Amino acid sequence: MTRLTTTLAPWTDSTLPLLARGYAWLPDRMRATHGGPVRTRLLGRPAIALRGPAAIGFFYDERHISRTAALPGPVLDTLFGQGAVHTLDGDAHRARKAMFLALLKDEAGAAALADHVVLQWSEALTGRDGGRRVVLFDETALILARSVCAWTGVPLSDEAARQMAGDCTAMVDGFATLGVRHWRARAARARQEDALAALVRLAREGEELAGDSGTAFEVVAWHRDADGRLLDPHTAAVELLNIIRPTVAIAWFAVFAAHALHRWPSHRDLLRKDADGHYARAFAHEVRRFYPFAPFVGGLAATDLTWQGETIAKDTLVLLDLYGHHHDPELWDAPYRFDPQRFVGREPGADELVPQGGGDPAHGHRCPGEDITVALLATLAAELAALDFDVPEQDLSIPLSRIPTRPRSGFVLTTARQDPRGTV
Ligand code: HEM
Repeated sequence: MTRLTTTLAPWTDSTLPLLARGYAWLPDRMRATHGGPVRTRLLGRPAIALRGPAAIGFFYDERHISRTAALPGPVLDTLFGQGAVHTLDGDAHRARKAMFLALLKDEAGAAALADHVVLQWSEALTGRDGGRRVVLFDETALILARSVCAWTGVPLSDEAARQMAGDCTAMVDGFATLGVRHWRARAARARQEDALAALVRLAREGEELAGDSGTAFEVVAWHRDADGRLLDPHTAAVELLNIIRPTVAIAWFAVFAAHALHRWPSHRDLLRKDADGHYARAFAHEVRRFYPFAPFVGGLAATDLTWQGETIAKDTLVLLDLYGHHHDPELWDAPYRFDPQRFVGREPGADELVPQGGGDPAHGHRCPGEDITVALLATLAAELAALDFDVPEQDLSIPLSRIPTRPRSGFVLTTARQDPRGTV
């Protein structure tokens, strides 16, 4: 198919259409160019959006794209934090990223975190009387906040765990809007950064905190950057939140998993019979493919570039379309069919499934938390399939105009009442 490129007049800025149309904005523009690059402006800056496996290779070549100064302040002040690993390039990025990879790309560590989640899930849901009305999104965010803070070695009272869960979801919920949600996200980030920076200072002064030695908290608190210096306590807090906040954000995928089980209940039996966990993993991959979460990633052209004959001037904002990639009929058979079978018996290729970025996490900005995400999502999907619950009447629509989106109701369920004879 011939690829076309749209060129917009410089005064045509797509920021408002993006805010208004959300996930649909870029795929619609891509459709008009038959998947070819889309030229536009965002926040007044010239931008080009790319899609597909070749574009992933191009985008994740660090000679092409730089991240320093690429992310707008409102996104840093809510989602990632100022000075975060997301904003670094070259040696500074490699040194910081190595810390995340050592902590997060560890099978035993991911399994230990999943054990925390199973324990918290059973205390919150399976180990309680039936007949409870639960908003799954809120409950899962709390389960994940308690689990990841225990795993990271951040001591939290029950009240502080609730605050952490609410603040982490607020940070994610408010990064792509200018309204009330945005200001709530800023306040949430400021509160948690201050609290964690204070903990880092205490640890450096020799205070004994609750965690064992070797925890993620200890590693981040004592991490030395490429310049050989400890992170200032505030940046250490930002990076601790870059472990805690996205782990809590797996609650978005958990409600999508519940949505899929409700809409296509046959997967429930397959998960219940899944002794080796292979189907749960395939199911987790398909949830990450099918449902919308990160719409795209972006960086700045590090120099004048050429992409498939298109010139891209230095400092142009280059976007890589993630959501559109997963629904592109040239890349997926029946992309709008929810079908975990796509991933049964195989792991997806590195640049095939990219909800958390593409390329090699060791050399680029791909998410280092992908193994943890898949492990926790598979665990939560299996727990959900095993739980007996009813789904009362509610609004389960998922508005594509909202970033990030989720079923509007947060997925309300009522746990089944236990039969006095012990059967359900
Ligand atoms: C909830 C599911 C998650 C989604 C949808 C997600 C998505 C992403 C995306 C799209 C990126 C940016 C990739 C790029 O810029 O090229 C990213 C980066 C990152 N993610 Fe995740 N992520 C998730 C879970 C996690 C978890 C569980 C952790 C940690 C425990 C984590 C830690 C990070 C970090 C530290 C980065 C920055 C990497 C870098 O700049 O080199 N994420 N994630």
